[in-house]
Amino acid sequence: MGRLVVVSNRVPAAQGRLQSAGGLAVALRAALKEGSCLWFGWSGRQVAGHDGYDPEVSLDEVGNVTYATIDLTHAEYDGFYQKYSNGILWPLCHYRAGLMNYDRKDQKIYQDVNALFARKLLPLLQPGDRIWIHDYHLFPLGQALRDLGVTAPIGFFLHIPFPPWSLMRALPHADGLLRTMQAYDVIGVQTEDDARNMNDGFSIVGVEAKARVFPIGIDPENFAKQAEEGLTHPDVKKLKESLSGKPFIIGVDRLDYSKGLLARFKGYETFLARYPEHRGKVDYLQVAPVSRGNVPEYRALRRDLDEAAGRINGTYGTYDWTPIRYLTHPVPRALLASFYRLADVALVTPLRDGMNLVAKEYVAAQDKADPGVLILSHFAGAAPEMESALMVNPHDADEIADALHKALTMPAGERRARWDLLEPDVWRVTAVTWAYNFITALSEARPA
Ligand SMILES: O=P(O)(O)OC[C@H]1O[C@H](O[C@H]2O[C@H](CO)[C@@H](O)[C@H](O)[C@H]2O)[C@H](O)[C@@H](O)[C@@H]1O
Ligand SMILES: O=c1ccn([C@@H]2O[C@H](COP(=O)(O)OP(=O)(O)O)[C@@H](O)[C@H]2O)c(=O)[nH]1
Repeated sequence: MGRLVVVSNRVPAAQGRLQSAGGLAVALRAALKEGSCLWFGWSGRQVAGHDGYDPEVSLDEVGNVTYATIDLTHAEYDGFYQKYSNGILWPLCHYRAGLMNYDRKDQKIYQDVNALFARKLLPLLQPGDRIWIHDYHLFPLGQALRDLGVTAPIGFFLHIPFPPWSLMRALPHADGLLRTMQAYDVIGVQTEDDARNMNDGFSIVGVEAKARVFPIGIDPENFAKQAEEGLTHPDVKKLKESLSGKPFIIGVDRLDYSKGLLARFKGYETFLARYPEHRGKVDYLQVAPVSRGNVPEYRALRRDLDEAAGRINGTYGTYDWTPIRYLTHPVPRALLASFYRLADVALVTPLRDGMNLVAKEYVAAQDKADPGVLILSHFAGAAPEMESALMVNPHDADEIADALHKALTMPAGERRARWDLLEPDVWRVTAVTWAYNFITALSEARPA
């Protein structure tokens, strides 16, 4: 069997290659445990660059994976990553066309960086390789590789939602972008809705391609083990002591407007206002590491969240109780696993999300004799698989408030019954089955 060549913008940072770096890297790392793999992408570094600058590929071998990364210049990082990928494609794919800041010159940089990825990857390819490209940063990479004569099987997986064509066409040259996707032998998305939207787009534009559903998962066995074993870690013990036996609510999300954090804070504020019996008797930890902090919408969101957390803590806090513990720095995933296990309730309320691995991690981390309650948005990609959670519309603060009250007062029998229905899918659809199903489809579509 030849190598698997994975290409994604985000590759785990060198010092954290055995650790996490957001959902895409977390799932891929769990999936790439066997066989020989090359993982190509951005190093996470920006350099000054100059006319004719050509980045070196740096190689690093860890276990069965060779990481091959390139630096981007400040201008490439700005135009390709911040502006076009995260200032245009991200909001549009999360149904927020109003947040899109389109500028034709960023589209050119996006195309150029995709062409650069293709040029830098080409000499690393070997006969028998199968290439698997990931996410919206790299929609046209398959076509760029074909233009250089690559005949290997190439698959593409989109980790974020794909909107209806009526929305997608707000992107200038969206039809051209879809046309480049004919280069792929297999196209994967997270949910049936995403596949329907993308396939409608293909047929309207007249593109011969078809998206299929491959929902992503986690490594539940390892995660459950980490959650249990970590309970003796000094930081986990400290957290537990600080709760003094109070019920504990947790939220874990990159600081991103798609995650619905502001609406969630409003829901929690409404909960404290409408259910005063819980004031001072519950703890809520929101982990919200800063993400894409130089994109203006993300900066504005941070200001709004700081203000909302300050307002809620100022209004409802007492000298011995803080309503929201709010962190904007990351917590290592191994610690998070045990934090989830301590939590009686998880709030996962995105306005729109590709999958949301946190929802699956929370279920995997629970003690099956005494599981906590997952409150989940209808608009997470995980929702169709996890409807036994307490489902909410995140736009309705009262619905979040009612769900919190219900979760905190739910009898143990109902908690167990709901968890018993959630758990099998988290174990069945894992990072490994996701990768296996996709790679099998790719090998069948075009044998290497
Ligand atoms: O690389 P960043 O800009 O720091 O962002 C982190 C990742 O965010 C997005 O993750 C998505 O992938 C998850 C796994 O499939 C999925 O559960 C989640 O819903 C998505 O938002 C993004 O798609 C990745 O490319 C980023 O690396
Ligand atoms: O402080 C943090 C916050 C998040 N995560 C991990 O980052 C991933 C986030 O993936 P998800 O699919 O929920 O969302 P994304 O950030 O990819 O949009 C999950 O594995 C989290 O456990 C982490 O390790 N530390």
